[in-house]
Amino acid sequence: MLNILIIGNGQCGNRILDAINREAFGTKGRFAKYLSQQKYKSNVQTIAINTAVNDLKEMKFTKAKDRIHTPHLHGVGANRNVGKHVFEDNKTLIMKNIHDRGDFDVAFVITSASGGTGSSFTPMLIRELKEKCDYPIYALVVLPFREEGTLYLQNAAFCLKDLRESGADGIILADNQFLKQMGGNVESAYNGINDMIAKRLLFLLDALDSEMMMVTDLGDFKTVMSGGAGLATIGFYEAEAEMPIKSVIKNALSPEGMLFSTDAYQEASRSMIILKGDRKYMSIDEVSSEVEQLSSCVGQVFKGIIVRNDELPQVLTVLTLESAMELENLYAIAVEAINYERQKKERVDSMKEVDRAFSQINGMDPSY
Ligand SMILES: Nc1nc2c(ncn2[C@@H]2O[C@H](COP(=O)(O)OP(=O)(O)OP(=O)(O)O)[C@@H](O)[C@H]2O)c(=O)[nH]1
Repeated sequence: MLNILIIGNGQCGNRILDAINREAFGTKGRFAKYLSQQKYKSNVQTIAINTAVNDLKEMKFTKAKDRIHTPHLHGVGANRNVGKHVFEDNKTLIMKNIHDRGDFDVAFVITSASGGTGSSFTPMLIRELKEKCDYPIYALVVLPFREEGTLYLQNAAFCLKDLRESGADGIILADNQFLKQMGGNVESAYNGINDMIAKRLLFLLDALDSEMMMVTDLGDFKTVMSGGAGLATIGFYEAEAEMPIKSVIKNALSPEGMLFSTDAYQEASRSMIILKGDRKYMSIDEVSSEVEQLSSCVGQVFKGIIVRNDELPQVLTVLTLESAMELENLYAIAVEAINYERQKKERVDSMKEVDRAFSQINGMDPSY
């Protein structure tokens, strides 16, 4: 049995963590977390961390003991410098909470790249953990809608850079911009995206701790994640009716199945394909030909099969990326955003002239 730690930082991280706990506890109302057993086979511990107490209170499926408040007004207002100070001030409290839970085999830290709290806490937390613990730690990072503004874009660019330098064993990308194809209003888009991420992560945990017909384990996952440029994404497809397994695999590898826009056959460096469902769907010829096609483009492909009687087939793919065109696009607009913010600051600084204008009436009173 694996010991797994999942941390959600900031509002986005908290909400995705709550979606994971909802899936894991089942959806039998808001008291489910007190009444029912988690669905995990592994020993999974979850922790939500936030500067904003309201974000923590909003969580419905995460136990109170699993929520850490590091007080700072109602969040740090997308200011990563403030976030870094708050983390430093609360580091001992956070690390003690994690340490008291014992040792782990693997950890995932979930955050948005673009807010203030999660995006500044996550790289610092991972750096701290890597200094003290020897288990692999993966960041699951949500990129912003591109129209959310210059501060979010510049935060995303610096957060990803900090994460790469933090010692994280890999960064799994999910992209709000790409996933907004789900449609609906912002709230339902967030919920839809959070559910997608939660479902994929739970499938992965299930696969890493399962008795499989064909095995992929934590060692294989680590090898996949150590390939490429340290970036990864996850694809998934669930058949709604009987369909050939080759089509399910193709869909899980298609851009529509991914959490981040990528062409698996062009940009992936290593991959893991996990199939789940009734034995009757797992045609070895079809599976082999799909895996062969992918491995001829990307090199190593690990495959695993979990047999679940009477279940329609589902496929999860983990891809590490060698290149990421969409990330280059994001950095191009982030550079524009950083320049824009710098020029605005310079303009505001030069507005000190306005102060000079006001200072002309210092010490004077109006006469009527
Ligand atoms: N997918 C998804 N994205 C979210 C959600 N909530 C916020 N975001 C995105 O997260 C980014 C903002 O980061 P937050 O997580 O809200 O910020 P924070 O870490 O709490 O930091 P501060 O609020 O600045 O203290 C924006 O790009 C939002 O679109 C959510 O529930 N799901």
